[in-house]
Amino acid sequence: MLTVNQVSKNFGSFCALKGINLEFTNGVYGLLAPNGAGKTTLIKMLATLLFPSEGEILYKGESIIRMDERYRELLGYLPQEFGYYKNDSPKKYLLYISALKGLPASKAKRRVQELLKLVALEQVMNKKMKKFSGGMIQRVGIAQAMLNDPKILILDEPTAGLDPKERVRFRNLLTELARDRIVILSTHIVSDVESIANEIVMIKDSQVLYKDSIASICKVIEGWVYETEIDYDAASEFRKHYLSLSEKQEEGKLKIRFISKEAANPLWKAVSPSLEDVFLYIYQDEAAAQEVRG
Ligand SMILES: Nc1ncnc2c1ncn2[C@@H]1O[C@H](COP(=O)(O)OP(=O)(O)OP(=O)(O)O)[C@@H](O)[C@H]1O
Repeated sequence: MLTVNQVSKNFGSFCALKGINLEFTNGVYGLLAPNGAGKTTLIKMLATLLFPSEGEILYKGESIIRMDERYRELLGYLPQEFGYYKNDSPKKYLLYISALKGLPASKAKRRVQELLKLVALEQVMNKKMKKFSGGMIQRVGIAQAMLNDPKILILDEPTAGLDPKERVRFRNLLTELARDRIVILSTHIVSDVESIANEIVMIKDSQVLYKDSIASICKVIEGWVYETEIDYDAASEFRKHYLSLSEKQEEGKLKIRFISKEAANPLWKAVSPSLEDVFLYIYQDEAAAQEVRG
């Protein structure tokens, strides 16, 4: 078990994270928050690339900083952007990283072959990576993070730049990997974690707002989400009263999904909340602030 115990991180006088408490066991965890909320800061602390200003992170009860090398042997990490030589093939690159990690040559060869199969890059293992799509590169990234068969796999915004098909393939791969390890991935894209995460961690105002299953998180706004059709002319007035979650043009009308805490109007249809709805509700102020900033 990986435990984050009362962790805070300050950059000078700026507090990026405050009093974070989390526990991770095997499974997929989605660290979900808008950009700038502190996901990367938390992930870098979990990867021992940054140190907490206060508190500690423990693996099976032992400080990961004190474990040092022993912890890094358990850890696989894919940073937001990982460095590779475009002219290398995935096989050459993975063998090179294996050597850096100190894997004996014969073991490295076997492991690289296994991983290329796992991430479905066997067919192109000797091709130069400069011809690869974003999804193929990310799979090389996962493979390098998996070289030491880590017990903890941490991925920072791993789906940036993937097309929808690549996202599906990626999600399936993570589910497979999480059967016997902790997989933590950060994202600001709800659909990346909606179908695979056992638990979602949401950060707001430098603190953990939720760490729960999707079903439980959705309960936060249960009974408040509706859909209805309105005239276009009425839309701006409507938005002043209710939080619009999504809007779609349908036969000359505007089909709007929204949140209302008031008694329901008979023309409204109550719908079950989705994680996306909760995300929009929780971070509505941030979205507005971002719009203002442009
Ligand atoms: N080295 C640093 N010095 C000062 N401030 C920092 C530093 N690193 C991060 N921050 C600030 O801490 C906050 C959290 O940053 P962080 O990168 O963790 O956010 P994030 O949620 O991962 O967003 P993104 O996905 O854009 O990286 C931001 O306000 C950022 O400006």
